Amino acid sequence: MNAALLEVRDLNKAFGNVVTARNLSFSLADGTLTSIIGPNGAGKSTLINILSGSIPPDSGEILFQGQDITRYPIDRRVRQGLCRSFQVANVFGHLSLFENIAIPVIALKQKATSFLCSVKKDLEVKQAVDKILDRIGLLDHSHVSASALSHGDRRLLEVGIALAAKPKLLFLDEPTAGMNPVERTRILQNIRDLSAEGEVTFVIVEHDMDVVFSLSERVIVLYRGNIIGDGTPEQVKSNPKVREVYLGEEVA
Ligand SMILES: Nc1ncnc2c1ncn2[C@@H]1O[C@H](COP(=O)(O)OP(=O)(O)OP(=O)(O)O)[C@@H](O)[C@H]1O
Repeated sequence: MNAALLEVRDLNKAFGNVVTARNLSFSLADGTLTSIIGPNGAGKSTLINILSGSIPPDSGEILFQGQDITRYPIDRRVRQGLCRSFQVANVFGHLSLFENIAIPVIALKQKATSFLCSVKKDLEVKQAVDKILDRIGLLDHSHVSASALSHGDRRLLEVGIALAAKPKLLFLDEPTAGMNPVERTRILQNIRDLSAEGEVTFVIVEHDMDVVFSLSERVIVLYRGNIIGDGTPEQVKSNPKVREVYLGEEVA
């Protein structure tokens, strides 16, 4: 068993009468590609929002690499290595791919005051940006405007932007949403390759069961703020409670 990267203890969150997390406790192992699934309204987004720092829990603790980060703001979590890539595109369409990735790379290097025109002279930045573009398979498109990208490549660029922050743990919200089959196959292979490199641990929130079961080493199933299934894809598929309340006929 790999070391725990993230540990969640007795997490609770409710919006009025709607309970989205009820005494949730689990840990995420370093290097294990995990998916969080559940029917609409199960509490997946709320959980990711709490873990990445955009909303506070009502109670409970979050430990990242053994450190209590429960009250850390988003930017401090990002600096610690806990990041998320948004479902809604956060790409600057009028900038090139190189520039889109250079911005967070420079920010991380605390050279945010540099002008973009001088960035390309900065060998260190260029190497870092090129490495990320290569990892997401878009190095050949370095100087293409982000607005010219296909939907699938745009999602890959978002992953690249997230990678620029050098995350240790990266949440991806529906990485294949709106993609055609070719784009989908490509981004899934990319995530597999990045995960196999071992630098980043991925946690994916996904509705598409084909994606979940083909990609994940571990699947956590949420239902009304409770974990009703947790294990390998095979274990989750054969879990009677999961079949009953969530997967139903889809798996049968
Ligand atoms: N800010 C909020 N205020 C009030 N209720 C909220 C808020 N955010 C979420 N909820 C409610 O909490 C419940 C869980 O929502 P959440 O978005 O976490 O579920 P989800 O599993 O991500 O659903 P989906 O798969 O549809 O995205 C829902 O009933 C939702 O309406």
